[in-house]
Amino acid sequence: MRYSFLGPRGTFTQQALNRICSEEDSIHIPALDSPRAIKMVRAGQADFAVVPIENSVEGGINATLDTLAADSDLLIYGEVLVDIAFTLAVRPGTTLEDITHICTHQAAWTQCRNWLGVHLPDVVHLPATSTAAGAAGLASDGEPGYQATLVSALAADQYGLEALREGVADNPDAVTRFVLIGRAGQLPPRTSSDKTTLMVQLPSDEAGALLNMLEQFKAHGVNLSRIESRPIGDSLGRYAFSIDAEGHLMDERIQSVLIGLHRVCPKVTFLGSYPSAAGRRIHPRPGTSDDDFLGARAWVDSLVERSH
Ligand SMILES: O=C(O)C(=O)Cc1ccccc1
Repeated sequence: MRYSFLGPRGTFTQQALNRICSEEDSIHIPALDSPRAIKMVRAGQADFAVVPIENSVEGGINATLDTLAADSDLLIYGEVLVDIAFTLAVRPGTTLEDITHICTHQAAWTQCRNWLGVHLPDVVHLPATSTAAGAAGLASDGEPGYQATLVSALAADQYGLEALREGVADNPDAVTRFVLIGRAGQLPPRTSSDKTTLMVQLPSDEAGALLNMLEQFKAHGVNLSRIESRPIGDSLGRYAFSIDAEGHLMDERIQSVLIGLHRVCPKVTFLGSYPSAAGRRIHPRPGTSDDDFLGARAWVDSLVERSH
């Protein structure tokens, strides 16, 4: 199998991919950014893509959410959680006093802002397409215009850099969620701990439209683990919601939610049902198990039958 990922080699994304399958058993294809990794799947150049979708510090990653939602020909097949801590990596011999510019991914910069404010208050950020891209620049010959990067400990080692400081992170519990994306096909079988990802558009000119949408989840006992608004992009004030709901498409309560959303929202895009990485078992609220829904449907059917 061919897996595209946010490259180059040594990104946190490749760490997530390694947890799905190693480079010995599969082909890892680095892409310049997440949208390009996803597009390689659409174009048939890769079977799956692994990209970051959410981090615990800043929330959803827009480039991934928007590329994924642009078409319903792709689905999420799985997720991986990676604990994130950074190494301040330099060319051997560089000291903290030598550092005026750091080149790294925006998410790394954001997650180390307080630490940098204390230890390198005047340092300037040069944005990179990924953490490892910053490391690759330092490892190459020539003058990259920066003296340090913030990368994983593994990448610092892989690129032959010196670890000036390790375990750099404002929040020691920071986690990033990565998703495995493939062309639409058979869903992973349901477990007792699944997630369903949706993109839902709201009608723009209706009082209570957001409440109507959320009501569908409440009425059917479905908990949400993430909800984020994304501008649709065609005019100001038009929004879609990117949502992770607890449950699988094969759960009766999720199907009922989808029926409800389809009735009250102009566009609903299904982006996959897959096992949750946290693995917490979902306990349906009373009255929302499969048996409850099937029993209720059988009762209504019997009333209809009797009235013929
Ligand atoms: O740049 C990387 O290594 C990535 O995989 C993206 C990223 C950057 C910072 C924290 C988590 C993921």
